[in-house]
Amino acid sequence: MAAQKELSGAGLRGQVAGKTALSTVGKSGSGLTYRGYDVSELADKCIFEEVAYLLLYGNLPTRTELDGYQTKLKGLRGLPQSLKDVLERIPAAAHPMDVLRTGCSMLGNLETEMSFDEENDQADRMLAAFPSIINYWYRFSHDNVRIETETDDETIGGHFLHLLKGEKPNELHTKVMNVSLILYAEHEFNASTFTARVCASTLSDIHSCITGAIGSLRGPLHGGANEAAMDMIEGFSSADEAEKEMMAMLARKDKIMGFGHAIYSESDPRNVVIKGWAEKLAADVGDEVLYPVSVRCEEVMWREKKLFCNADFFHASAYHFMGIPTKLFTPIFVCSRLTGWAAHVFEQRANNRIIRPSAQYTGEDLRPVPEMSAR
Ligand SMILES: CC(=O)SCCNC(=O)CCNC(=O)[C@H](O)C(C)(C)COP(=O)(O)OP(=O)(O)OC[C@H]1O[C@@H](n2cnc3c(N)ncnc32)[C@H](O)[C@@H]1OP(=O)(O)O
Ligand SMILES: O=C([O-])CC(=O)C(=O)O
Repeated sequence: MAAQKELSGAGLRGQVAGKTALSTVGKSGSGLTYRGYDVSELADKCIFEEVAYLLLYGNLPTRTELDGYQTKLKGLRGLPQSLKDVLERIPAAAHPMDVLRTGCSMLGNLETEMSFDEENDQADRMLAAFPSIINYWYRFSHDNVRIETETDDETIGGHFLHLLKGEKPNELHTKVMNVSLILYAEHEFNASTFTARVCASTLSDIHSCITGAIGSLRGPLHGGANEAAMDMIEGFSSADEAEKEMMAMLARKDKIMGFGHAIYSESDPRNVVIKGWAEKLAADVGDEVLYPVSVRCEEVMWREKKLFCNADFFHASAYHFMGIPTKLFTPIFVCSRLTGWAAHVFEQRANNRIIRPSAQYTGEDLRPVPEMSAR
């Protein structure tokens, strides 16, 4: 069993900031559970919609509940014209995370949450609409087409790839998207979820909570690491070159994206799962560079620094092998984590006290305001 990481110091590390029944992260050093189920088992046996239902409604769905839930989500994929109008005005050079942030906020203007009784319906609407929002903008701004966002794909993962590529994905890609969305769905009090909970604690609306969380996830120290990892590994033309460059980066004390974790001490349980699928996808596309490069990076980081791949590192090659443009990597994370964020918003609302910590003051002692002429 992995040793528990010593959690103290800056960044609120190790401080208990609230209660949750949604997940455990590194409870015994490693491991990740959603409502008591191990994430690896969920990724093996479930589709993402089952996990979304688990997080948002509290239990794994029965067959009837799952059928009903998929039908409901399928019916919510369309976008209002005024949202499409806004998306069409966002330039192609914009970062897709900014597009999603704006898309979520605009949806909040058009379909405002009027009462907390609507929270489940609002979360389901966003779950169904986010893949449509990001792909509508991407295809319009990059391919000059106005896509139809209402597909009959059974899963959100399949729907996402269908919109992006204009054709139904194959079985392997659909499975990997489901696995990926399950792995990314929930992770206790990470930065973006905490953002959502802080916002929820003021009794704000759900679109404000999710818009804020998207902004927090965007950074390269959090969700943005999958894109940063891709930018790095695609610059290496062989495993040996990767090793040489990584050693130079470590000597320069560069931060290497996709490695390390605030809570886990010696492995991230999501890595072994997505790495396995990245290997299968590499074989599927006949890759002989990117996957071996990624494996070498993992070996070097462990050998030199005892730093391990987090969930983001092998997501980079996996997504790349499925033909997903790098800048859409973190938005896919949003389409998944939305479930965790929303479930935390519900939880915060159900037992709320406004989140308002204190600061240690390090500024000047009390002093008089000098006259303008004396400053
Ligand atoms: C889905 C996710 O959000 S997973 C996280 C995605 N983020 C990344 O991959 C970004 C790269 N990783 C990091 O920046 C960090 O490991 C974080 C942000 C994830 C965690 O930060 P912390 O909790 O502060 O890390 P931790 O306390 O373990 O750091 C210990 C030491 O290892 C170093 N370290 C940690 N990660 C890395 C890394 N990826 N590359 C180089 N050095 C690292 C730290 O700089 C620190 O050294 P120092 O004490 O000399 O400053
Ligand atoms: O827990 C964290 O700090 C970051 C993380 O892995 C996640 O949000 O999935």
